[in-house]
Amino acid sequence: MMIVLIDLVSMLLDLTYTIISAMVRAILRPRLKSVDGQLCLITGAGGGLGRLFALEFAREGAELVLWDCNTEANEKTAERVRELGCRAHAYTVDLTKRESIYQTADRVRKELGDVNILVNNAGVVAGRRLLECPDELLERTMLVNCHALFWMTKAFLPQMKAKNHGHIVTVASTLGLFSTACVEDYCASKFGAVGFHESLTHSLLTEEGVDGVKTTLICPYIVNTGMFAGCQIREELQGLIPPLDPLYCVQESMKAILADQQMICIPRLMYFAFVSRALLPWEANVATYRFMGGDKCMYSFIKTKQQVVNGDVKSS
Ligand SMILES: NC(=O)C1=CN([C@@H]2O[C@H](COP(=O)(O)OP(=O)(O)OC[C@H]3O[C@@H](n4cnc5c(N)ncnc54)[C@H](OP(=O)(O)O)[C@@H]3O)[C@@H](O)[C@H]2O)C=CC1
Ligand SMILES: CC1=C(/C=C/C(C)=C/C=C/C(C)=C/C=O)C(C)(C)CCC1
Repeated sequence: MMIVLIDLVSMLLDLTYTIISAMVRAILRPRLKSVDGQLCLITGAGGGLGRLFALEFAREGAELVLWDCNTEANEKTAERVRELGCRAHAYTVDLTKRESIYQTADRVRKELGDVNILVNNAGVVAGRRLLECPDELLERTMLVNCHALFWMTKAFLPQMKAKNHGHIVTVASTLGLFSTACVEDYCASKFGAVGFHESLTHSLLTEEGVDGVKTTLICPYIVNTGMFAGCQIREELQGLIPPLDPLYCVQESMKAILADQQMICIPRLMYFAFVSRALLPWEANVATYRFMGGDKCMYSFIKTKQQVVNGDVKSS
């Protein structure tokens, strides 16, 4: 009984300390670690956030390993990194295929050595209503956004653990914390990614001798990369919560990664949506979604995507 009481007091002290230090970190700028000379692998590096992550890590002095299924776009990213005076190595890989991941990981290890920072960034979305969507497209979302996290981690975590040094970044989404209509595949995969990140983080915390392996979960709101072109909330509120500039999103993410922060929602306002989903009754959330246009925000995205498929517009 005495031991339980001592553990309880110690837990309460820990709780108070962690809350206060989180508040202090939110106000003061935390110390950022150096990634100079570190080998950093980014998936989905051929475009959008992946390319910007590559350029930001290059600015921090990292050596880049760039993975994408689009060889040409990936080479372009490598060129941009080299222009900054950093080393970059582009690999063409299909993240829907487990063997493609394992084979390319073997090549990276043989050709370049151990990866220190892994940024699981690549992501896809079907962009169709569930009942009208081909099964393969739904499966692809799960394979790229969720299953690939298993294979990537199995391929690169062992060397990080052996050295007690490394960082695994999961680019999930606010749609891994709360959901909306017409993106069932995406929400399932991103809720999966969030669960994966949390469980992995717990595993590392409960294991001895791996406190040097860090994890960060990144949950952005809509980002202007084209992936969710057309997605919008109620017009009058768009000024209050505008889609994110991709560079801003990546720079905020970099701050969190370099501070070894466990999780970040971008913008911070999204923490409210996350907390209210957990605290309020379902119907209360539905009412706020309706007011803010969060319930039908994907309608125009799906329409835009359909037009792209039909060739009515030039780019998504
Ligand atoms: N854009 C947004 O609004 C938001 C995005 N996110 C997440 O951020 C991450 C990056 O998104 P964003 O930059 O916008 O997306 P983009 O579509 O711009 O870039 C994703 C990259 O991943 C590549 N990719 C797709 N499938 C595969 C595959 N099977 N194997 C290898 N590479 C692949 C794409 O290649 P290709 O173009 O040839 O398909 C592309 O280069 C994703 O995880 C996304 O879910 C999170 C919140 C909001
Ligand atoms: C649902 C919902 C909202 C809208 C969220 C949107 C539009 C999210 C889009 C996210 C994307 C595109 C993520 C990609 O990974 C509000 C207005 C915040 C209010 C709370 C409920």
